[in-house]
Amino acid sequence: MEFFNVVTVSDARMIIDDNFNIKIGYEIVNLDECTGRILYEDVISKEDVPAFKRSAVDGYAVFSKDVFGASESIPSMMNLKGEVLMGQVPVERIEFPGDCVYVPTGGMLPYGANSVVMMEYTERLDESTLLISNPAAPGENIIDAGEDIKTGEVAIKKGTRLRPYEVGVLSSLGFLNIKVSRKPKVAIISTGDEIVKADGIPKPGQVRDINTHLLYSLIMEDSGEPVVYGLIKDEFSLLKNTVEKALSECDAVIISGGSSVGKKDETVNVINSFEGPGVLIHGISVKPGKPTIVGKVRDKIIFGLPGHPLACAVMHRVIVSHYLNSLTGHKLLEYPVTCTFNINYHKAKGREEYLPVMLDYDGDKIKATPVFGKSGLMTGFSKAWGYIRIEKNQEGIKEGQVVYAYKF
Ligand SMILES: Nc1nc2c(c(=O)[nH]1)N[C@H]1C(S)=C(S)[C@@H](COP(=O)(O)OP(=O)(O)OC[C@H]3O[C@@H](n4cnc5c(N)ncnc54)[C@H](O)[C@@H]3O)O[C@H]1N2
Ligand code: MOO
Repeated sequence: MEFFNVVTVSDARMIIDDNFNIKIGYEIVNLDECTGRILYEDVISKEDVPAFKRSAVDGYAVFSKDVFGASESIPSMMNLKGEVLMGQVPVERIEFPGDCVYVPTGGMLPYGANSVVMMEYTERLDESTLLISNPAAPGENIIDAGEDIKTGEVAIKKGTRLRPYEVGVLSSLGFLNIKVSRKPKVAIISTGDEIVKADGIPKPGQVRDINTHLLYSLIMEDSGEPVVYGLIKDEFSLLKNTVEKALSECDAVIISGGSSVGKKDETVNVINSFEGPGVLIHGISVKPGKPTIVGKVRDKIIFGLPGHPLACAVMHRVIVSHYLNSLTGHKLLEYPVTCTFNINYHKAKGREEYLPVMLDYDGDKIKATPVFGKSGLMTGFSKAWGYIRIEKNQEGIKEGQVVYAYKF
């Protein structure tokens, strides 16, 4: 008996893309607050970085021809004209054959110099005489103006999730107020008569609430703002009132639990009780997470995720994150690790599977071993490095087969 009219993961994503076309807008945040946020527009440099030609080492600025062929046995004898001071335009110039000027790391290159010889290859004879025992090719030990970023260059692309390294680039360009996508507000509603708060003591038959906290962190990872609506009993009117409130306050709503077809599974009924198209998807051909629901009420999206924590987490990644990324414009870049599968694994045809794996070195190769556990069990997940995706019609994986592991 088949309860759901299942669609594939890619169909589900297409249905979401076709039915929702809401952009989240932007806000300006201070540079020190923007880590993890999604850049709303390209950052274009208004200047060259660095702005001036500077030395990459502590040493002596020279005209390279003057030290051509210099060696320990036949050093070049140079005329030391003075020194460059940090943060100042050099007073001395390289004008005559054999001129050199001391320049510290990061100091501006004096006029006429085209390379810098490191301190280690020099010997000071007196106030104005220096021996250089190593040649320096033109451009050696010099950082050119604009070598890092040129005026007009796109320094960071829109849709980038900002990391500390992008923050460094933004500060080098003098941008202190950053235009980032607004954080989508995502409601978390946990359902289930048997669920007690995570700090509660479960009685026989009860379980602690995992999904509220799991979803909270997943939404944070998606640069969203989680809003918790608490634990709701499996009762139509309670759930409907909570969804009503969440719809008026948030950009998207997640209901955890009650996605299946049990007597107390009210999610579908509640979604269909509002005006609007209601349930768009009930059932995705994926393991774990098959009973997943996607609905539309008043132009807003409602997800009904399976109560099993593993299924809830996987479907958040596969479906909810897809939507949140399109809201924020986040261009997700994933670089899977190529591994060798460690066992023979059988899978039934018809459902795409997301299989949690541990990774380990096997000589110079990386082997992937599945972390088995029913989707109601959580710890397997935390032991996994990531997951591999097994295609819908694939019947399994053979030991030694190459697979691609994606990080959780
Ligand atoms: N007759 C069928 N039964 C089920 C099917 C099916 O196709 N036909 N699918 C199974 C699959 S697959 C999944 S996944 C689950 C999904 O069930 P629900 O979304 O309705 O979830 P619940 O029944 O409410 O809960 C399932 C399980 O998870 C525990 N749970 C729920 N919420 C939390 C929470 N916040 N923290 C921790 N644990 C939670 C709950 O206690 C249950 O043990 O349906 C199968 N059944
Ligand atoms: O989709 Mo269920 O999560 O396979 O257990």
